[in-house]
Amino acid sequence: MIILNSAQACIDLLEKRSAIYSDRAPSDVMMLMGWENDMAFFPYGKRLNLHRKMLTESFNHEKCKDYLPYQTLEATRLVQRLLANPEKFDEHINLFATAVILRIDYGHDLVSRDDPYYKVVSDAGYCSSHCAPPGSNLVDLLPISSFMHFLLPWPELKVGSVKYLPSWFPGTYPATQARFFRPVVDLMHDYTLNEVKRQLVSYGYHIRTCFLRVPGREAEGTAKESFLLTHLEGLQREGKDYPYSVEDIKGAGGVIYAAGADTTWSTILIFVLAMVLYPEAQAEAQDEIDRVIGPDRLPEFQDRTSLPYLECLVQETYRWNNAVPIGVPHRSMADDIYNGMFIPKGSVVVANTRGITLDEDIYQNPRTFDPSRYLRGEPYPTGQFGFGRRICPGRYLADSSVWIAIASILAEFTISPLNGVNGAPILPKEEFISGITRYVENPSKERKFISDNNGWLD
Ligand code: HEM
Repeated sequence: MIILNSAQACIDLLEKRSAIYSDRAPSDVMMLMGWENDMAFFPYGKRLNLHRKMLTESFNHEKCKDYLPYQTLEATRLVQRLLANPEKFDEHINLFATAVILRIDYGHDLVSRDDPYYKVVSDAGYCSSHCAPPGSNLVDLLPISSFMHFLLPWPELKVGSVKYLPSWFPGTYPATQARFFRPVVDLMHDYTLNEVKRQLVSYGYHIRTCFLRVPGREAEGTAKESFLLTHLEGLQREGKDYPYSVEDIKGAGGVIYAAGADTTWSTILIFVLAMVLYPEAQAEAQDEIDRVIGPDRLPEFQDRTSLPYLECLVQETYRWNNAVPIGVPHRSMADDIYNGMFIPKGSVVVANTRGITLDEDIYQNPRTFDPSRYLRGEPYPTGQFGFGRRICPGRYLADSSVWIAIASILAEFTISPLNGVNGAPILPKEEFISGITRYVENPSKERKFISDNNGWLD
């Protein structure tokens, strides 16, 4: 495992030599859980390129301009919810991040957490983020042959992985947990697809042959423009000539939610934490918004370039505590030498984004949240969306969701700590629950999944 601790090393290897640093380590755990069509875990190759093309077509800089009205609408709803119940800020921000994705991905207008759509997708998101970390748990790391080779007489067990061992065997828990989560993840993929299919004007020949019909649910002709609709119509129109199969479409729809909702939610929560701990930065951004926009309306995207301090505050949110602190590890595809160091083929290569954004050679007092650092000439952070050929394809959408949420909250509210019994403010600690995405929620609480109720799709 190679850990890259400088932005320069990440650029030199993951970008300039991306032809040999764009693979991923396989994750049996994620495959068992039902993410086998999720491009984030694809090895480098044709299928990855196909899926990246599909996402780039829908989430490039130009295309993302079409989504700005949805993001503005959801930001307004976020402000209204915060006004009604400020103490539930965590839930409201989660609903904002999820609603933006569901609208663009599936054409679904999410107005409440009671919506079954919300429960179905957030259950699957919970599973992917509360499992053993992909690529670094025993099931993913240990080929069975490495330690059972001499113990087991059955040749077929000499290859493969710990996932084939019984659940009582030490180290196999991640595989057992993944199997337990599988129906939840499958439900998300099937439910969302069937909902869009139901809303189509008519099922074409190919659609009818490719999908399970949902008994009792007829096509309604109410489908709204969305990622899924675009591709289902493409498939309906072109049949076998369409470059993407149903499995591709289902998988890509799922990854947009899985990779896009919680990361955005987590980033906005990090902003909330920063505002509680650094009230001066908050006040300065609010002054700027009041000066430039005034009190009569919420910020809009065309205001972005007129709000330089707010821009610095958003960039500082990405830097101070990035939501995906070590990115998603890449894997090297050939032997290589970097600065005299040998990197063997098959190495797991981690971009230590957290370390890079705290680099004292680049950032003065890096642990302090200080948006003005960029006005003094320190560089905007790099790496929060990854590097090279695996860079986050949703980064333009993510960045505008984060910006509009932060701008709208700051225009309407002041975020401050609660006061304790003695009147002194209770300052939260800068603590996170680690996963691919960092969380501020308690992961140990019991969760009841919607897929436990078999009746949903009926
Ligand atoms: C603030 C929000 C977000 C953050 C911080 C974030 C961050 C990241 C990072 C660090 C990676 C790994 C890149 C690498 O391997 O070098 C990644 C991958 C990915 N992201 Fe995002 N992301 C965000 C939002 C989104 C959104 C909104 C979408 C979808 C529209 C998305 C889709 C993906 C996908 C599909 C991958 C896998 C790419 C691949 O394996 O080739 N992300 N993201």
